[in-house]
Formats: sequence, structure tokens, C-alpha cells
Amino acid sequence: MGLLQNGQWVDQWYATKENGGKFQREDAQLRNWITPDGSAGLSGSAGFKAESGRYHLYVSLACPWAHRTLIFRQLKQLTAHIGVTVVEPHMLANGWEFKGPNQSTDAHAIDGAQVDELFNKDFMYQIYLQAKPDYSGRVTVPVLWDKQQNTIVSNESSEIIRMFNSVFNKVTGNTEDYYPLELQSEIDSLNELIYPNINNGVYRSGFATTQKAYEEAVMPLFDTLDTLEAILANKRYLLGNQITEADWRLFTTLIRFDCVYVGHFKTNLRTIESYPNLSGYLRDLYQQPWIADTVNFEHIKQHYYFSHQHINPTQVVPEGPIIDYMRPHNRSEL
Ligand SMILES: N[C@@H](CCC(=O)N[C@@H](CS)C(=O)NCC(=O)O)C(=O)O
Repeated sequence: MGLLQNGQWVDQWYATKENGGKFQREDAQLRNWITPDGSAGLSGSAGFKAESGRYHLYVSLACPWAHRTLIFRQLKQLTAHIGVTVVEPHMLANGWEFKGPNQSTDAHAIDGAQVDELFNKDFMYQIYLQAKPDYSGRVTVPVLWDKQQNTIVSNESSEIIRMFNSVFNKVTGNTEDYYPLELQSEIDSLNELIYPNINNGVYRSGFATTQKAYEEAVMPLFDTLDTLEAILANKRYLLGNQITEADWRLFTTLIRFDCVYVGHFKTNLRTIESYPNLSGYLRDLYQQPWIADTVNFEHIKQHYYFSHQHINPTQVVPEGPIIDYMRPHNRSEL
């Protein structure tokens, strides 16, 4: 696990000492936007037109942020238009790796991991260096790659899913909208509650290196879960009967919660299974078309338990829990 410093790979864990044991997530740096006509988007440069076959996603099936982009790729029928490469779940001294020929001996090929079909590289940091030879920063997934300009369009999942939601509509003919104009302010408010407290809250709990920093993360995490449990008592989805971006952003954390975060990240006041509404809601989302195919519990468990040796030095990966996400959710009447 490490980062690039002026184009050099350095093996280094997150620094928490300077911030009283708190984990602070770095902002994503590469923030261009694909647009229907290639004009500039909300940030970054112009020149990224929505075209079939031009863009490629690098993801980890373990990663909740990358998972969002895979879900939107499915829901928006982009699978024939945007390719995908899946990295190894074990993220060790070289960071994310491909199942390539020169892989470090530490890496373990796990079913579903792939070689880098575009460049035959061994490590994800080499993809960042192809885009920016002097890159400094963490090497994260997801990455949206432009095969035409040979560069990274974006490494920010929240913006990649916004692009996928609408900019390829003319290419695919799919006009489903998970961020409709009339719901945008409500979706934004939910995201502002859910991102710091839940999506990033599990990481702030799990990566905290002092008792205080852990408690400051885990208590608001469960307060927010309690709030959502109450909302979901009389609404099928967060905003009513329509599934929106806010639901998919919550889903990728909830599906990892009981199998990883409860144990590995110590978010163990309760399980999601113990919340009647949240657990039914989670199954409801899981059972939507194509979604189960985007969930790989083997990659999820292998990644967290095996990669974070500070937290789990033995690297033993638990067998459980046994949860049937296909059992009835009984939420259709809401
Ligand atoms: N802001 C980014 C965060 C992505 C992110 O942190 N991904 C994790 C995997 S779950 C990663 O690649 N971490 C590697 C690192 O921090 O060195 C996004 O949402 O796209």
C-alpha cells in the first residue's frame, strides 16, 4: 500500500499521527468530464466526447467507490460501450496490481481478477504514470481511462456515475435518470449526510488509530443508520418509490457492512441484518436486475482482511457470515 511522489512509487500507509489518529481521505485529483459533444464539463479540460468504445474503467470489485461505477455501467446499459479491467483484490506493497506476468510474489490471483488488456502493465500506479509521469498522490480505483487521448478522464467515482447517468444517453438510447432535476436537491442533501457518516464513516472508524478518533466516527455512523432506518419505515427507497443515485451510493457500503466492516473496521454496535428496514431495503436493491452480478464477496473479504496488515496482521480471512441476500424483502407494498 503506498502512493506516488513525483512519479516514484513509495510504499507507505495512511498518515494519521498528525491528525490525532484520524483518517483523512485525499481528494481525487483527476476531474475531467465526458460530455455529449466534448465541451468542457464542471471541471478539468474539454475534449472528452461521449463515444462508444473510447473509454475504459479500471476497478476493484472490493472497492465501494468503484462498485458505484460498475452499477451505473450496468443500469445505463453501457457494458457494450465501456470496457472494464478488474484488479487483484490484494492491495499490498505495490498497491493495486493486475494478474500480470511480472506480479510480485505476494500477489494471489483470485478468480475474477484480470490482466491489463490495454497496456499489459503489472501495477495500477503504472497506469497513473502513463497519464501523468510526475503524478503525486494516492493511486486509487476507480479510474476512467480515455483510449483516444491516452489519459485519465477521472478518478472520482461520484463524478463518473453522474457522467454515466446521462452523457451516453444518445449512444445507448437508455434515458433512465437516477439524478432527476426535481429530486437533485434532496439527493444532494442525502449524499451530504451519507458520505461523511456512512460511506466514509466506516473508513474513519476502521482506519482510526486512537480510541477517540474511532469513537468520533463510529457514533455518528450508527446515529445516521438509525435515521435512515426511520426514513425507510414508510418509504421503499430513500426518496420514495423511485431508486435514485442516493440509494446506489448507500448500497455499496451496506452490502460490505456485515461481511467486513462489522468485524474488520469495528463498526459493531449493530449489524445491518439487525435493522428490519435497512436489511429489507438492502435485499431489495441487491435483487434489482444485474445488481447481484456486480457484487463479489470473495474479492470484498479478501481485499480488506488480507490487505490491511496493520489491522489484521495474520491476514486470516473469515469464512462468514452466512447471509441470504436473495430471501424475500417484503418491501413492494410500501
Ligand atoms: N474519491 C475516490 C476514492 C476512491 C478510493 O479511495 N479507492 C480506494 C479503494 S476502496 C483506493 O483505491 N485506495 C488506495 C489508496 O488509498 O492508496 C472515489 O470515490 O473515486
